[in-house]
Amino acid sequence: MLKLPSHIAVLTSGGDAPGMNAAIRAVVRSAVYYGKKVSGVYNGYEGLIDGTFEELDSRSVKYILNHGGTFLKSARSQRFRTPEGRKQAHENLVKAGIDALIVIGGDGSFTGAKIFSEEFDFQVIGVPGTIDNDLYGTDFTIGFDTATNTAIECIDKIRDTASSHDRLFLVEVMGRDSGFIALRSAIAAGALEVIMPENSITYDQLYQAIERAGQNKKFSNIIVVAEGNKLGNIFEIADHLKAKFPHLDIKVTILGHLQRGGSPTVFDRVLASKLGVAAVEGLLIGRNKVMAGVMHNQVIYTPFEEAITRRAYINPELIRINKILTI
Ligand SMILES: Nc1ncnc2c1ncn2[C@@H]1O[C@H](COP(=O)(O)OP(=O)(O)O)[C@@H](O)[C@H]1O
Ligand SMILES: O=P(O)(O)OC[C@H]1O[C@](O)(COP(=O)(O)O)[C@@H](O)[C@@H]1O
Ligand SMILES: [Mg+2]
Repeated sequence: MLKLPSHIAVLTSGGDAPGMNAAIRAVVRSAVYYGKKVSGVYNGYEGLIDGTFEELDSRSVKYILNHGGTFLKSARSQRFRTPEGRKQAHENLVKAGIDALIVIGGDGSFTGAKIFSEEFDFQVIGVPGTIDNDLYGTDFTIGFDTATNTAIECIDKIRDTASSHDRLFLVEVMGRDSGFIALRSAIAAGALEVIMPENSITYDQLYQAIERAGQNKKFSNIIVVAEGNKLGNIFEIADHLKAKFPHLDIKVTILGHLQRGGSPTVFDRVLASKLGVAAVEGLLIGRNKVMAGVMHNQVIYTPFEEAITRRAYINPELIRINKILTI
């Protein structure tokens, strides 16, 4: 006989992402709507181990929908990687009368959630919150749209100075293992090239692109570089290009953590609202060890195992479009 939860805990884990607050709000409000108790856990898995829980009601989450970051704070927890840390976390949850957990985070957080759920037969559902968009089982992760909009705002500004001085800018965007932010930003900013983990672009190809731009009288150029690309560090790439094209004025800008901040876009607020409700409703129909996601505008639940191990593929159509438009 399926035992449904009566007291749900929610936490945010891994890199923060704009829209996480909107997701927490949706979890809290829908739990209250369905007559369940709900607690917030501070500092991700660290807070599970330290027992920093606080019972929340629908008013506890007022005025947070439009704020970036996460009011529950986030952490990367080494202790949760150990059996002792997870045992302590489980004891604290049981002591507080909590019988289900919603984890808002990325692939690492869901790996931890899966292990924990299996070890203690504890009901857990995940909500994809990461700017990287690198999870299988959802077309978009919470925070990705805001991060790419922020990146674009910055690249547009860089374009102004690039065009005033006929410069070539290399702009590094986030994405430790994936190029979703890079490719989308490149298309939206009209970048000459994109260097990301998913394309094995060579220096020869880069040289050709720059030479072609010169022949086509394109004097200001942007190359978007994903942090986790395979060609190398952005400064090394710049050095190669400077050696090959000594007459070009080449500059480097690293956008960094500003991509993780700011008020979430409408898209992220709506996505977070949908997925927060879907996570609670999933728990109430007995779903476990799954991530709530949206594919083709439909809410779906994907086993953690698949969400973590299957790769979220970059749409090759976007790569093709970018090639055509940078002529
Ligand atoms: N193999 C694992 N076992 C237990 N916990 C893990 C494991 N992998 C990740 N975690 C937990 O999830 C946290 C967040 O993972 P991380 O990869 O940093 O971020 P994200 O969830 O955004 O991908 C880690 O700090 C750790 O506490
Ligand atoms: O904030 P930190 O710890 O420097 O982490 C930076 C990393 O976090 C991210 O922004 C998001 O990664 P996760 O969602 O996996 O945490 C990566 O793109 C970036 O490499
Ligand atoms: Mg991750």
